[in-house]
Amino acid sequence: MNTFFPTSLSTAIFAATFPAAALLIWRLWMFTIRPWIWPSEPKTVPYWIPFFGHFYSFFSDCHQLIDDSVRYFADTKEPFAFQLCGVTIYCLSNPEHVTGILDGAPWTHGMDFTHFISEIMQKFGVSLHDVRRAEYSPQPGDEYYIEGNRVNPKNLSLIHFVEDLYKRQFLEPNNLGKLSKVFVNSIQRTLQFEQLEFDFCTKEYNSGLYSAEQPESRREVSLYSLVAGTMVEATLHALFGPYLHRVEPDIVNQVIQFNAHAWILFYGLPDLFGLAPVCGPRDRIKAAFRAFIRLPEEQRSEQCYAFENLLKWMEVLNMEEESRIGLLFLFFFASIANEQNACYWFVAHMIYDKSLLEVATHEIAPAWESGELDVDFLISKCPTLDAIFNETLRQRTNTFGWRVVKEKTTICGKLLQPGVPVMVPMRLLHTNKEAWGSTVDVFDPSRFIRKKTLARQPSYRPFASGPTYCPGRILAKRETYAFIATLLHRYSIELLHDRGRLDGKQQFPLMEVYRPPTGVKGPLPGMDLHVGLQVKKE
Ligand code: HEM
Repeated sequence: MNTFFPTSLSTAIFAATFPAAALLIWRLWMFTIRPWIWPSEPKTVPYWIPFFGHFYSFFSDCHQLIDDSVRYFADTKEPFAFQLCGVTIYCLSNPEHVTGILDGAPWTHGMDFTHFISEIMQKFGVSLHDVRRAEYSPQPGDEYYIEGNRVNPKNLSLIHFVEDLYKRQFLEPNNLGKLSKVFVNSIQRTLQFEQLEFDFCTKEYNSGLYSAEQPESRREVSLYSLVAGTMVEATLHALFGPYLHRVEPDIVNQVIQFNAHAWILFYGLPDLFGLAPVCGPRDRIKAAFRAFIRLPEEQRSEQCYAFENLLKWMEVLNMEEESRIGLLFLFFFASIANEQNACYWFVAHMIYDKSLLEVATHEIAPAWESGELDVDFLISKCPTLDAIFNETLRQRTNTFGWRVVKEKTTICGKLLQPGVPVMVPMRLLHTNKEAWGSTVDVFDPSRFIRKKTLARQPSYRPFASGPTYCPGRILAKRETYAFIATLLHRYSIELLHDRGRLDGKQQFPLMEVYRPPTGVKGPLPGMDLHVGLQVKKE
């Protein structure tokens, strides 16, 4: 028989076209026919590589993926779906739905946060066995149901006990007051002129410049290193006392490094046999925690109220040591995941805009009248600081909330299936033009002064709300305001001249937005503000 192509060539063409044809048929089925047959399923954003799905685009620029997807579906405001290595994830696209889920609105049918916490616990090192126990609420008659229980009086499951502890530690005035005092003292110690000789803020940060030749009362510093170093140091002192520094002198730097790479752990990427950049700092921090929890209780007398009780209860539950370390780590991580970077942007905006700096300097002056810093004055009588803080959080909290669908839930005609994770992009709220107007992209604190109700409107949820309303919100404000008040009281601050730019003014740093967030992000690597600090005369 005469054949047009030799057999080997036709086999090769078949081998090449078959996969391409199969791929086209699969795409046609997945993204055209299937949505047509089952219109109530959230539509999946089309992708080309089965199983891997949106893996690459999610981990290389997650916000762009969301923006592109919203545009692709013509901004219908319906929830849609991504595919990440075989896992389906729903994503919200309507600001009203984001607010509803954060507020715990009835139509969300209690989207589950606990399930998400259980997964994160494992990623931080809690064994599956202990996670299961942590989810269980002890019943009368159970081994761990203790009448007159002084550590866990409500006999809550460990997960709910921790949530309750957060509230008792960060919201009850007595516990909050003690913690805040240690925190503010630490900030004041670190920001003494002599301390600024420490490497932490005067060495290179992300290839930034640093001039070592300083006159007597002047320092040139990397603003990021100054803020992050001071805030992490203060958090460590307030929560653990002085103990971690004794076993790990580089603990502050390790925490900053961990925070920068925590997304690898958080999103469950492979640790590449310990070579992923999150592994080194994670292991050193865990080693310090291990030494901490092995100390006899009387030698941990300066630890915070929450850790004292958490460690006691985990002891009663007879949890494995690595699980105890993991849970302590997770508690600690919640306290630093947003704070240092939020404070950085707050300070950076102020230093960059001389007029803001002047007003703020003037506004905080009465807080020093007695000679001691009056933090209560700062947080209750400084409307300009409030406006800058609110606007900073509006622009910088572009993190994701995570929930898991508990029971069948319909949103905008789309039926969400139980057990599927839901991504809640908070950026949708804070960049919503309908709520913020045409100047949504401009940093303009005065909008919060012109319209006082803005901070209470549904499109503003920097600390979430409802069941997961951030218990650290008051502390965060106290810490951030205490930092700026101490800095401005002690130093005259100027932006260093940038010889590489025509106008000599440094470029305002861009935010690192490419990797998926675990909290407020810092500046893009290689970007920062470099500032001169001149000690003020008494
Ligand atoms: C400006 C800084 C901060 C911001 C923007 C912030 C934001 C948030 C947000 C949005 C959530 C809720 C997440 C969700 O619903 O999915 C949250 C939860 C939480 N935050 Fe903050 N936070 C900040 C500072 C702090 C501080 C200083 C602490 C502790 C010292 C803290 C402790 C926590 C804890 C423990 C939770 C979990 C609450 C729970 O499990 O229900 N936060 N935070």
